[in-house]
Amino acid sequence: MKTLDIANVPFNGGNRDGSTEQTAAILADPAFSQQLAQQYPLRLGRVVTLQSEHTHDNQAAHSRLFMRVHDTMMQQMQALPHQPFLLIGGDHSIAMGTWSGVLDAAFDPDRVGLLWFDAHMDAHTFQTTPSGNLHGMPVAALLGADDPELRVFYPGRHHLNPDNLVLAGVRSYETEERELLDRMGVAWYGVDQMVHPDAGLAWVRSLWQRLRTQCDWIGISIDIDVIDPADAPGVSTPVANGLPANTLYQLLHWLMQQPECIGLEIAEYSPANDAMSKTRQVLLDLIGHAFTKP
Ligand SMILES: NC(=[NH2+])NCCC[C@H](N)C(=O)O
Repeated sequence: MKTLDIANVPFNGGNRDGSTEQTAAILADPAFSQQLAQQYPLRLGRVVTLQSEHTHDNQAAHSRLFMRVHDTMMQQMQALPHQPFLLIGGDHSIAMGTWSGVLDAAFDPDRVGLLWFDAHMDAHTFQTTPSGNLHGMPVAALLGADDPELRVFYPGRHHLNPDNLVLAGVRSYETEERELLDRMGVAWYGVDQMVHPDAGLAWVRSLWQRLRTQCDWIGISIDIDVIDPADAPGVSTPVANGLPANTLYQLLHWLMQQPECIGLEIAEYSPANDAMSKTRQVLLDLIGHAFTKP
Protein backbone atom coordinates (compact mmCIF):
# COMPACT_ATOMS: atom_id res chain seq x y z
CA MET A 1 0.00 0.00 0.00
CA LYS A 2 1.45 3.29 -1.10
CA THR A 3 0.85 6.64 0.63
CA LEU A 4 0.19 9.65 -1.55
CA ASP A 5 0.55 13.31 -0.52
CA ILE A 6 -1.61 15.84 -2.33
CA ALA A 7 -1.49 19.59 -2.86
CA ASN A 8 -5.00 20.99 -3.16
CA VAL A 9 -5.78 24.43 -4.54
CA PRO A 10 -9.55 24.80 -4.16
CA PHE A 11 -9.64 28.02 -6.14
CA ASN A 12 -12.67 29.12 -8.12
CA GLY A 13 -11.76 32.70 -8.94
CA GLY A 14 -10.90 31.88 -12.56
CA ASN A 15 -14.44 30.92 -13.37
CA ARG A 16 -17.63 32.54 -12.11
CA ASP A 17 -19.85 29.48 -12.70
CA GLY A 18 -17.77 26.70 -11.20
CA SER A 19 -17.76 25.12 -7.76
CA THR A 20 -14.20 23.88 -7.79
CA GLU A 21 -13.61 25.31 -4.30
CA GLN A 22 -15.68 22.39 -2.95
CA THR A 23 -12.91 19.94 -3.81
CA ALA A 24 -11.31 20.69 -0.43
CA ALA A 25 -14.29 19.22 1.44
CA ILE A 26 -14.29 16.11 -0.75
CA LEU A 27 -10.59 15.44 -0.19
CA ALA A 28 -11.00 16.02 3.55
CA ASP A 29 -13.90 13.55 3.75
CA PRO A 30 -12.61 10.30 5.32
CA ALA A 31 -14.94 8.37 3.00
CA PHE A 32 -12.88 9.51 0.01
CA SER A 33 -9.61 8.13 1.31
CA GLN A 34 -11.33 4.97 2.56
CA GLN A 35 -12.76 4.32 -0.88
CA LEU A 36 -9.41 4.99 -2.51
CA ALA A 37 -7.75 2.46 -0.22
CA GLN A 38 -10.48 -0.10 -0.89
CA GLN A 39 -10.24 0.21 -4.65
CA TYR A 40 -6.50 0.73 -5.10
CA PRO A 41 -3.34 -0.11 -3.16
CA LEU A 42 -3.15 3.56 -2.25
CA ARG A 43 -3.89 5.67 0.79
CA LEU A 44 -4.03 9.43 1.16
CA GLY A 45 -1.20 11.00 3.12
CA ARG A 46 -0.86 14.70 3.77
CA VAL A 47 -3.21 17.06 1.94
CA VAL A 48 -1.70 20.54 1.79
CA THR A 49 -4.41 23.08 1.01
CA LEU A 50 -3.50 26.39 -0.61
CA GLN A 51 -6.39 28.82 -0.52
CA SER A 52 -7.10 32.37 -1.49
CA GLU A 53 -8.72 34.75 0.93
CA HIS A 54 -11.05 35.85 -1.88
CA THR A 55 -12.81 33.64 -4.38
CA HIS A 56 -14.08 36.23 -6.84
CA ASP A 57 -12.61 39.12 -8.75
CA ASN A 58 -9.75 40.09 -6.54
CA GLN A 59 -6.71 40.45 -8.74
CA ALA A 60 -4.18 40.98 -5.97
CA ALA A 61 -5.42 37.98 -3.97
CA HIS A 62 -5.44 35.75 -7.06
CA SER A 63 -1.89 36.76 -7.92
CA ARG A 64 -0.75 36.05 -4.36
CA LEU A 65 -2.30 32.59 -4.47
CA PHE A 66 -0.67 31.74 -7.81
CA MET A 67 2.65 32.88 -6.32
CA ARG A 68 2.15 30.52 -3.37
CA VAL A 69 1.35 27.64 -5.73
CA HIS A 70 4.46 28.54 -7.73
CA ASP A 71 6.65 28.57 -4.61
CA THR A 72 5.19 25.29 -3.34
CA MET A 73 5.85 23.56 -6.65
CA MET A 74 9.30 25.00 -6.94
CA GLN A 75 10.20 23.67 -3.49
CA GLN A 76 8.64 20.30 -4.29
CA MET A 77 10.65 19.97 -7.50
CA GLN A 78 13.87 20.98 -5.77
CA ALA A 79 13.33 18.63 -2.83
CA LEU A 80 11.76 15.62 -4.55
CA PRO A 81 12.46 15.78 -8.28
CA HIS A 82 12.06 12.01 -8.69
CA GLN A 83 8.75 11.62 -6.93
CA PRO A 84 5.82 12.47 -9.23
CA PHE A 85 3.56 15.02 -7.52
CA LEU A 86 -0.22 15.30 -7.49
CA LEU A 87 -1.87 18.70 -7.43
CA ILE A 88 -5.66 18.97 -7.50
CA GLY A 89 -7.55 22.17 -8.37
CA GLY A 90 -9.31 24.39 -8.44
CA ASP A 91 -10.17 25.75 -11.82
CA HIS A 92 -7.53 25.50 -14.53
CA SER A 93 -6.12 29.01 -13.99
CA ILE A 94 -4.05 27.53 -11.13
CA ALA A 95 -1.88 25.94 -13.82
CA MET A 96 -0.12 29.31 -14.09
CA GLY A 97 1.26 28.66 -10.60
CA THR A 98 1.88 24.92 -10.93
CA TRP A 99 3.89 24.90 -14.13
CA SER A 100 5.68 28.22 -13.66
CA GLY A 101 6.97 26.77 -10.37
CA VAL A 102 8.20 23.69 -12.20
CA LEU A 103 9.81 25.83 -14.92
CA ASP A 104 11.63 27.98 -12.37
CA ALA A 105 12.95 24.89 -10.57
CA ALA A 106 14.31 23.31 -13.75
CA PHE A 107 17.99 23.24 -14.60
CA ASP A 108 17.03 24.11 -18.18
CA PRO A 109 13.47 25.55 -18.41
CA ASP A 110 13.69 25.27 -22.17
CA ARG A 111 13.62 21.48 -21.71
CA VAL A 112 10.42 21.33 -19.64
CA GLY A 113 7.43 19.77 -21.43
CA LEU A 114 3.72 19.75 -20.73
CA LEU A 115 0.97 17.47 -21.97
CA TRP A 116 -2.32 19.30 -21.51
CA PHE A 117 -5.59 17.28 -21.66
CA ASP A 118 -8.52 19.65 -22.14
CA ALA A 119 -11.70 20.17 -24.15
CA HIS A 120 -10.61 23.82 -24.49
CA MET A 121 -7.44 25.58 -25.59
CA ASP A 122 -7.34 27.94 -22.60
CA ALA A 123 -5.23 30.22 -24.77
CA HIS A 124 -7.02 33.54 -24.42
CA THR A 125 -5.55 36.84 -23.32
CA PHE A 126 -7.53 39.69 -21.74
CA GLN A 127 -7.79 41.21 -25.24
CA THR A 128 -9.48 38.16 -26.76
CA THR A 129 -11.43 36.43 -23.96
CA PRO A 130 -15.18 36.18 -24.60
CA SER A 131 -16.01 35.56 -20.93
CA GLY A 132 -13.36 37.43 -18.97
CA ASN A 133 -12.71 34.17 -17.12
CA LEU A 134 -9.13 33.52 -16.12
CA HIS A 135 -9.52 29.75 -16.43
CA GLY A 136 -9.61 30.29 -20.21
CA MET A 137 -6.11 31.86 -20.17
CA PRO A 138 -3.47 29.69 -18.45
CA VAL A 139 -1.97 28.31 -21.66
CA ALA A 140 -1.47 31.83 -23.05
CA ALA A 141 0.10 32.91 -19.74
CA LEU A 142 2.46 29.92 -19.66
CA LEU A 143 3.56 30.65 -23.21
CA GLY A 144 4.29 34.25 -22.27
CA ALA A 145 1.69 35.80 -24.57
CA ASP A 146 2.07 39.51 -25.01
CA ASP A 147 -0.54 40.81 -22.55
CA PRO A 148 0.51 43.08 -19.65
CA GLU A 149 -2.76 42.44 -17.79
CA LEU A 150 -2.27 38.67 -17.89
CA ARG A 151 1.38 38.95 -16.92
CA VAL A 152 0.30 40.44 -13.59
CA PHE A 153 -1.12 37.02 -12.67
CA TYR A 154 1.84 34.99 -13.88
CA PRO A 155 4.21 34.29 -10.99
CA GLY A 156 7.09 32.72 -12.91
CA ARG A 157 10.35 33.97 -14.37
CA HIS A 158 10.36 31.45 -17.20
CA HIS A 159 7.84 30.48 -19.85
CA LEU A 160 7.08 27.26 -21.67
CA ASN A 161 8.88 26.49 -24.87
CA PRO A 162 5.99 26.18 -27.39
CA ASP A 163 7.69 23.17 -29.01
CA ASN A 164 7.36 21.29 -25.71
CA LEU A 165 3.63 21.86 -25.20
CA VAL A 166 0.98 19.48 -26.57
CA LEU A 167 -2.78 19.93 -26.14
CA ALA A 168 -4.98 16.85 -26.40
CA GLY A 169 -8.73 16.30 -26.55
CA VAL A 170 -9.49 19.81 -27.81
CA ARG A 171 -12.96 20.39 -29.27
CA SER A 172 -14.03 23.89 -28.20
CA TYR A 173 -12.11 27.05 -28.93
CA GLU A 174 -12.38 30.58 -30.27
CA THR A 175 -10.52 31.66 -33.42
CA GLU A 176 -8.11 33.93 -31.55
CA GLU A 177 -6.90 31.05 -29.37
CA ARG A 178 -6.27 28.85 -32.34
CA GLU A 179 -4.40 31.68 -34.05
CA LEU A 180 -2.18 32.17 -31.01
CA LEU A 181 -1.32 28.46 -30.78
CA ASP A 182 -0.77 28.10 -34.50
CA ARG A 183 1.38 31.23 -34.61
CA MET A 184 3.57 29.86 -31.82
CA GLY A 185 3.68 26.39 -33.38
CA VAL A 186 1.98 24.53 -30.51
CA ALA A 187 0.78 21.03 -31.44
CA TRP A 188 -2.83 20.18 -30.56
CA TYR A 189 -5.04 17.15 -31.15
CA GLY A 190 -8.78 16.55 -31.19
CA VAL A 191 -10.41 13.50 -29.65
CA ASP A 192 -10.51 11.54 -32.93
CA GLN A 193 -6.76 11.00 -33.15
CA MET A 194 -6.69 9.76 -29.59
CA VAL A 195 -9.54 7.26 -29.72
CA HIS A 196 -8.95 5.89 -33.19
CA PRO A 197 -9.42 2.10 -32.93
CA ASP A 198 -5.88 1.45 -34.18
CA ALA A 199 -4.41 4.12 -31.96
CA GLY A 200 -4.57 2.57 -28.49
CA LEU A 201 -1.39 3.60 -26.78
CA ALA A 202 0.39 4.11 -30.10
CA TRP A 203 -0.68 7.72 -30.30
CA VAL A 204 0.62 8.60 -26.87
CA ARG A 205 3.79 6.52 -27.27
CA SER A 206 4.90 8.32 -30.40
CA LEU A 207 4.01 11.67 -28.87
CA TRP A 208 6.09 10.89 -25.80
CA GLN A 209 8.92 9.64 -27.95
CA ARG A 210 9.12 13.05 -29.59
CA LEU A 211 8.78 15.02 -26.34
CA ARG A 212 11.42 13.03 -24.47
CA THR A 213 14.09 13.87 -27.06
CA GLN A 214 13.65 17.59 -26.30
CA CYS A 215 12.59 17.53 -22.61
CA ASP A 216 14.15 16.40 -19.33
CA TRP A 217 10.96 16.86 -17.33
CA ILE A 218 7.42 16.41 -18.67
CA GLY A 219 4.28 17.21 -16.68
CA ILE A 220 0.66 16.23 -17.20
CA SER A 221 -2.26 18.61 -16.73
CA ILE A 222 -5.78 17.21 -16.91
CA ASP A 223 -8.87 19.37 -17.15
CA ILE A 224 -11.63 16.93 -16.24
CA ASP A 225 -13.77 18.39 -19.04
CA VAL A 226 -11.55 16.56 -21.54
CA ILE A 227 -13.65 13.52 -20.56
CA ASP A 228 -17.06 13.05 -22.12
CA PRO A 229 -19.80 14.70 -20.00
CA ALA A 230 -21.65 11.37 -19.90
CA ASP A 231 -18.78 9.97 -17.83
CA ALA A 232 -17.81 13.15 -15.98
CA PRO A 233 -20.64 15.70 -15.74
CA GLY A 234 -19.15 17.50 -12.73
CA VAL A 235 -17.29 20.26 -14.55
CA SER A 236 -18.09 23.93 -15.12
CA THR A 237 -17.82 24.05 -18.92
CA PRO A 238 -18.84 20.63 -20.33
CA VAL A 239 -18.35 19.92 -24.05
CA ALA A 240 -19.94 16.92 -25.83
CA ASN A 241 -17.98 14.24 -27.70
CA GLY A 242 -15.18 13.95 -25.20
CA LEU A 243 -12.72 11.25 -24.34
CA PRO A 244 -14.17 8.14 -22.67
CA ALA A 245 -12.99 8.07 -19.04
CA ASN A 246 -11.55 4.56 -19.54
CA THR A 247 -9.35 5.74 -22.39
CA LEU A 248 -7.91 8.49 -20.23
CA TYR A 249 -7.23 6.05 -17.35
CA GLN A 250 -5.28 3.83 -19.72
CA LEU A 251 -3.25 6.70 -21.18
CA LEU A 252 -2.56 8.18 -17.78
CA HIS A 253 -1.43 4.91 -16.27
CA TRP A 254 1.14 4.53 -19.04
CA LEU A 255 2.24 8.19 -18.94
CA MET A 256 2.85 8.29 -15.19
CA GLN A 257 5.24 5.37 -15.42
CA GLN A 258 7.56 7.13 -17.84
CA PRO A 259 10.80 8.23 -16.19
CA GLU A 260 10.52 11.80 -17.54
CA CYS A 261 7.06 12.28 -16.03
CA ILE A 262 7.33 14.64 -13.05
CA GLY A 263 3.76 14.98 -11.89
CA LEU A 264 0.08 15.43 -12.45
CA GLU A 265 -2.33 18.31 -12.10
CA ILE A 266 -6.09 17.68 -12.14
CA ALA A 267 -8.35 20.70 -12.53
CA GLU A 268 -11.96 21.83 -12.98
CA TYR A 269 -13.79 19.22 -10.91
CA SER A 270 -17.00 21.04 -9.93
CA PRO A 271 -18.88 18.97 -7.32
CA ALA A 272 -22.07 21.06 -7.56
CA ASN A 273 -22.53 20.01 -11.19
CA ASP A 274 -21.92 16.34 -10.53
CA ALA A 275 -24.60 13.65 -10.97
CA MET A 276 -24.68 10.64 -8.66
CA SER A 277 -21.09 11.30 -7.61
CA LYS A 278 -19.93 10.11 -11.04
CA THR A 279 -17.19 12.69 -11.34
CA ARG A 280 -16.06 12.12 -7.76
CA GLN A 281 -15.49 8.49 -8.76
CA VAL A 282 -13.66 9.67 -11.91
CA LEU A 283 -11.34 11.77 -9.74
CA LEU A 284 -10.70 8.74 -7.55
CA ASP A 285 -10.05 6.50 -10.58
CA LEU A 286 -7.72 9.04 -12.18
CA ILE A 287 -5.65 9.12 -8.99
CA GLY A 288 -5.75 5.32 -8.71
CA HIS A 289 -4.63 4.71 -12.29
CA ALA A 290 -1.97 7.39 -12.14
CA PHE A 291 -0.28 6.29 -8.94
CA THR A 292 -0.54 2.51 -8.76
CA LYS A 293 1.30 -0.09 -10.79
CA PRO A 294 -0.53 -3.13 -12.13
N1 LIG B 1 -10.55 25.75 -18.17
C1 LIG B 1 -11.69 25.82 -18.80
N2 LIG B 1 -12.69 25.05 -18.52
N3 LIG B 1 -11.80 26.77 -19.77
C2 LIG B 1 -12.98 27.03 -20.49
C3 LIG B 1 -12.84 28.28 -21.32
C4 LIG B 1 -14.08 28.57 -22.14
C5 LIG B 1 -13.97 29.76 -23.05
N4 LIG B 1 -13.02 29.55 -24.11
C6 LIG B 1 -13.60 31.01 -22.26
O1 LIG B 1 -12.51 31.49 -22.35
O2 LIG B 1 -14.41 31.49 -21.50
